[in-house]
Amino acid sequence: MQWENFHLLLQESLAQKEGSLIVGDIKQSIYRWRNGDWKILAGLGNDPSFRIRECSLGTNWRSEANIIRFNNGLFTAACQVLNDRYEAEQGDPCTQLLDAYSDVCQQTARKDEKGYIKLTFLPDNKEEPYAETMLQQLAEETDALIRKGIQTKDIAILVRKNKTIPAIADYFDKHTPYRIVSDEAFRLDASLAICMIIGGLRFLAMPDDLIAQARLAVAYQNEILHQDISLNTILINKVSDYLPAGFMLQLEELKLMPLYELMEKLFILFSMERIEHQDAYLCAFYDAVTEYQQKHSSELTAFLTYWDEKLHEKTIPSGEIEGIRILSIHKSKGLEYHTVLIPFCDWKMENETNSHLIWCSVAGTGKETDIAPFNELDIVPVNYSSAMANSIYRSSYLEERLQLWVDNLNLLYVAFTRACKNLIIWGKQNQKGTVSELLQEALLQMKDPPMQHEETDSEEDKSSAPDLYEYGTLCLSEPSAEQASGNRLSEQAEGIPVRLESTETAIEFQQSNRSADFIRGEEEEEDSTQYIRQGRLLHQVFASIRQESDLPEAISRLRFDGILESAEQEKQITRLAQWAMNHPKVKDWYNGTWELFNECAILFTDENGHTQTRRPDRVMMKNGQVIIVDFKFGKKNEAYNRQVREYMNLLSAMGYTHVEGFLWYVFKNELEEIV
Ligand SMILES: Nc1ncnc2c1ncn2[C@@H]1O[C@H](COP(=O)(O)OP(=O)(O)OP(=O)(O)O)[C@@H](O)[C@H]1O
Repeated sequence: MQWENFHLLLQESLAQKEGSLIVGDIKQSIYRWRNGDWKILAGLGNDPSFRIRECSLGTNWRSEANIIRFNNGLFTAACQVLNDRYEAEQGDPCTQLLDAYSDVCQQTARKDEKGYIKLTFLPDNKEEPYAETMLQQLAEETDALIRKGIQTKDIAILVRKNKTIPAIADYFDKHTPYRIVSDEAFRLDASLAICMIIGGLRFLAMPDDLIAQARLAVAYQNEILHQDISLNTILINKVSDYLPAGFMLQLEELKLMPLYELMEKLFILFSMERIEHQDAYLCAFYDAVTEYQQKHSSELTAFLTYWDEKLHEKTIPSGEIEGIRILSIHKSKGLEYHTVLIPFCDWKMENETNSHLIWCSVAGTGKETDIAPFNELDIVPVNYSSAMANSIYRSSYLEERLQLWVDNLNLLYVAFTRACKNLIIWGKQNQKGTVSELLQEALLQMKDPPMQHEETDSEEDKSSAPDLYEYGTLCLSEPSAEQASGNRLSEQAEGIPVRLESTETAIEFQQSNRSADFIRGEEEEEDSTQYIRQGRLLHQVFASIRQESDLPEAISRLRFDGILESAEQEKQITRLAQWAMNHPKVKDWYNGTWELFNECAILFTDENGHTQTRRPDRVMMKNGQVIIVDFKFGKKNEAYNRQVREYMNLLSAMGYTHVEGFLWYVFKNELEEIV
């Protein structure tokens, strides 16, 4: 369907007289299991709606001449082997395959004949169990390569299945000093610090889960305090005795913290900075937590579910980590490595899984198989097996088999063309129906390059294919550009390890001053909260404006500060304010002719010698006359009169002679002059 959509776009582009460039390589089509279909690219030339000019890039700039020559020879021969099998069975050559690999031979851009290839086919018997020998040889070969002068970062191990990676990584861990680096191996749940943070969260979210708590305590005791205390000991005693005291004392506060800050706090409380090599994991983890928080709340159980279901298996980019890379052939597509090692190059050409269903149909084909009762069903799922060859679905079987052959030949092609300098492969001896067998047969048929192989001694061995092939000489790692030239401009960028640190910062709720003042409110005793809210809002408005024309700005500031809740409220407050300012005296105060001391504090010392502050709502001055106004939004109260009287006395004491005081009961729009 994707192609159908794309097809239309291409047609449209051609109709507009625009050229289009399609790039692809049929030989590298390895995603049929994800519905990739190489036949689309192969059939482009026959599509009447396009005017296609095909162009093959014949020069390989990646690999050394020996590797190119080897791959040219090997894949031409492998193609021939498969074609021979096909032809022997069906009488005709397999044009699909031959066409797909018609451009397999590439030219080299280099003059010197460099590059190294080695293929080994290992036995599988009691004395030399295949998997064990494979791991041993892989480790020995790697060790030899490094000793000879190939850097670990130049080596990549390619595998057919991701599930092989842990076994190889484990073997290297136990038997070699070298580190295996793989995206698959670097999951977040491989990090002790992250697992402990999650353990801490579980403790807070599920206080009854004793086992989880004990696990956290074991990790803390063993990995951070380096105390040899077992899970049993902790479970028999009190778990809390084995956890940091700071953590146990602050459980209640911790439960209230936002997720991110809580994690950082746990990191500090458990002294996790003492665990090494956690930084790359922690950075990726904290990033993922930040992303999570953008869409979700800080609620702990929901986050723990997200961790258990998804986040724990997220991998960190291993690019920055020094070591021998290991990755699947599928992931290696498009990449290149100095030295490529391919162990377990023995996967089946067909029947890789036992439940390989293919959907077959004979109905409506018009062929001789289009017969009852088989054509009564539109489509039938059939388990792929060679038995299908003798059934009504023979043609579906043959088609699928060819596809499987092409898939596996393509996988080999992708893997073998990743190598720049050295290519080292291990397969299984005499293993029918596998790519090992295909390789052995192709090597025997290969005319060029002349592969050196081990001569076999015993009579029995002479009848079978050689087990070791070699060609060319090993290429060593090149000195880095910096050493080679001393030119600063050609220096390779170098990664600098960054250590992640958590510093404790007090969590603050930042509120605008005006919003805080507003929430603090007046000591009104009104029973209607709505009434109080409007009163406070109006108080803010009148206290902040100098003249009537400032009103729109004051309202918009309230909106900006988050004080106004809705457009409706905004309208209401504006209307109320305009109405209140319509009082003739008030109109005069807000006409802009008065000098204003808005909410200025008056400082004075009381009879006990203590400094006191008073803050009238509005103090205005004009021509030596001073007017004090306090806005009130509740019922009349004698106390208010005393309050304004006090302000007036204070101002008189400051030397003002004409001082007037007013209480403005806004909701009644009534002014009370204080005498
Ligand atoms: N014209 C050129 N001169 C020098 N080096 C080149 C040139 N073209 C490509 N290279 C180098 O050759 C290598 C392979 O190139 P690139 O990855 O583009 O090939 P590709 O066709 O995509 O390979 P594949 O499909 O097999 O992954 C790269 O290291 C690239 O820098």
